[in-house]
Amino acid sequence: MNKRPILADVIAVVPAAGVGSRMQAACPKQYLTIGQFTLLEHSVARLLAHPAVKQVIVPVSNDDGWFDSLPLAQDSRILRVTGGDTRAESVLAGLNAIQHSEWVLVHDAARPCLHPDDLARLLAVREYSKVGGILAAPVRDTMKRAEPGKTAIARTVEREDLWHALTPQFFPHQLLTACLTRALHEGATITDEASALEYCGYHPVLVSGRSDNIKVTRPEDLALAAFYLTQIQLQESA
Ligand SMILES: Nc1ccn([C@@H]2O[C@H](COP(=O)(O)OP(=O)(O)OP(=O)(O)O)[C@@H](O)[C@H]2O)c(=O)n1
Ligand SMILES: C[C@](O)(CO)[C@H](O)COP(=O)(O)O
Repeated sequence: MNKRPILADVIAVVPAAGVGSRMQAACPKQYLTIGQFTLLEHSVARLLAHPAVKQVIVPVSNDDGWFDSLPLAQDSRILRVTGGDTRAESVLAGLNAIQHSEWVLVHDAARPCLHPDDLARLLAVREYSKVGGILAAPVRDTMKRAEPGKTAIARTVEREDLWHALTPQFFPHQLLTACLTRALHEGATITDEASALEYCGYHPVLVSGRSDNIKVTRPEDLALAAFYLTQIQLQESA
């Protein structure tokens, strides 16, 4: 009988060095709370709930005044590093702090509603892909391209095969580090980890994920994230 391979441990990078300007809050949005915990704590806890995730690297801004007051700052599994001016630079700072991990997860601190089933299906990518993949949700609305710089419709974008990229995103550590380093060095526009691999000619796997895995970005998102997270936690405790 073929025994399932024992899958090696995974290290996660949770970029949390942003200012959350679109949130218009008194603090960076990753430190806004749902219940008793910050978005960052929720997002990290969702990852550490999986037995394969052994450590979480958290890039925060150099002048971050919130992280050290959180209980997770005392957790031996969590390592704070200094992030960069862009999300990609913060992720690269996290990757460079990883000593030994064949595969790495990258997950936004602002996505607290990650479902365990989605995480498990994403982690399974390494059983059939050497490139890695991302959680993504198929587009459900009609998509419009605006006239450049105007709020007027230029055309409808074909939504067949169009997906929303989510996080976590899951890649071989060395491959992601090399692609991100090259893309940044060559001035490519990188808004998620997959775009660095695409820039280098790779085609990461799309793993269909839940649409309630939202990124808290604008003020109205926080209440929605609180609702979704409560639903997931009720389901887990049932
Ligand atoms: N220089 C940066 C910018 C963003 N992030 C992180 O990347 C994630 C997704 O980015 P986004 O939602 O754009 O967060 P902000 O950049 O903080 O938001 P805004 O664009 O509204 O300022 C967040 O967890 C954010 O903290 C980061 O680590 N380093
Ligand atoms: C990584 C990401 O969440 C995938 O959709 C998204 O690209 C982050 O974009 P942001 O502008 O940095 O929030």
